[in-house]
Amino acid sequence: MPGEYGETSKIRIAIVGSTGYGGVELIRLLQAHPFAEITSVISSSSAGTPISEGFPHLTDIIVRDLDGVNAAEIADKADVVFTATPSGVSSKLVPGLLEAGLKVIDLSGDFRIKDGGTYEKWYKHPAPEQSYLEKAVYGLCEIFGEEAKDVDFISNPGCYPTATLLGLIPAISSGWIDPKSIIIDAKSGVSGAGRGTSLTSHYAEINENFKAYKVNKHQHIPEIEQVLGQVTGEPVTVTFTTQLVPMTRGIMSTMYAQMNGVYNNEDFVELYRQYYKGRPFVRVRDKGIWPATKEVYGSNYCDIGFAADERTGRVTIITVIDNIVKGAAGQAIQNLNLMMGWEENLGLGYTPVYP
Ligand SMILES: NC(=O)C1=CN([C@@H]2O[C@H](COP(=O)(O)OP(=O)(O)OC[C@H]3O[C@@H](n4cnc5c(N)ncnc54)[C@H](OP(=O)(O)O)[C@@H]3O)[C@@H](O)[C@H]2O)C=CC1
Ligand SMILES: CC(=O)N[C@@H](CCC(=O)OP(=O)(O)O)C(=O)O
Repeated sequence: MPGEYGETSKIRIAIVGSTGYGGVELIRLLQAHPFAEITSVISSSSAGTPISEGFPHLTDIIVRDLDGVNAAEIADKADVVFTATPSGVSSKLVPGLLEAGLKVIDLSGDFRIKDGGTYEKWYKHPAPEQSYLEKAVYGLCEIFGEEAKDVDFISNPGCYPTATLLGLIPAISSGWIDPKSIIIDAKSGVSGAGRGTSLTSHYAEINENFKAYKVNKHQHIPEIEQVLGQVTGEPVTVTFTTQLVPMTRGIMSTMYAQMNGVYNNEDFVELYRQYYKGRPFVRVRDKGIWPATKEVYGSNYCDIGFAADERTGRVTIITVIDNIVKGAAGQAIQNLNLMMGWEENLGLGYTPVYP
């Protein structure tokens, strides 16, 4: 049921940053949403043309010019706006959109870190005003879904933090692993870097190559540490290595931690299945079966597998997501569903594309 908006009327959606990978994926997924209708796509680069001109697989809705519309004009045609814009851009756009009465779901990193000083240290540009940082609900749906209900502003989690936190939180909050011992080894497909071309995402640089980047310097470190600190009630630091894989989509996060007791693979499977019971997008693998990125490709799933090692006393937790779906647009729509009081899987029931 569409809730307060009635049974037949659809929620009107605007998308800013509509020609980037996140924006395009929002359009694709929302076209199949039963209670949402895209009424406005807004771009700083492709105004006046149908979106189908650049993306023939999508709608022929005409793109509006970001510079030519103010927040009130966006609000005339929409109830909810997704800002799929880079960090540093969202921080400037979002306050006006909220003041115009829109509900906002922001895909950037701008509103995830609650401490402005920490944000500036890692993102290297000015933080949004503190009141907006406080207002933003961190939309990691399986963990904080209850907090997303009926709010006006959701900050969608980062792609690496989504894969990593969904893998760590059940074990850490049950006290099964030592929070001081966590090492995260994460790999991403190239679309994680966005659609803009750069030397590092150039075909010849990526193809048949595998490289680490931003080791211990990645802007997702404070986001992961902030949430783990919330869960444990004490500061947590992590070792975090990010790597670029020559594939288009997908993240695999491999996490290593010291176990606080003797647990085997069956114990972990049971713990995680209980923890995520009733959550449609987390799938816990049977013991000894580890997930692969192709098994979630194009879908909103996060798949999890384990290897508890009695010999070393450590557990290896492996998660996979599609970075543009569960890591961005799909989770943003899951947050829309929670915000509106709908079933969280509405419009997101895609089975992964394979091979
Ligand atoms: N790609 C991914 O896997 C993930 C991305 N994110 C985050 O989501 C957001 C969007 O990412 P993604 O779509 O990949 O990025 P892209 O670089 O593909 O697209 C971003 C879009 O933002 C718009 N834009 C760029 N600069 C400006 C500007 N100065 N003013 C206004 N609009 C601008 C452009 O769209 P237009 O020309 O239409 O205005 C651009 O296409 C980013 O904040 C990113 O960090 C989060 C999780 C995962
Ligand atoms: C492969 C790749 O380059 N990925 C990007 C993800 C960026 C991102 O999603 O940025 P925010 O979540 O901070 O907005 C990176 O590692 O910086």
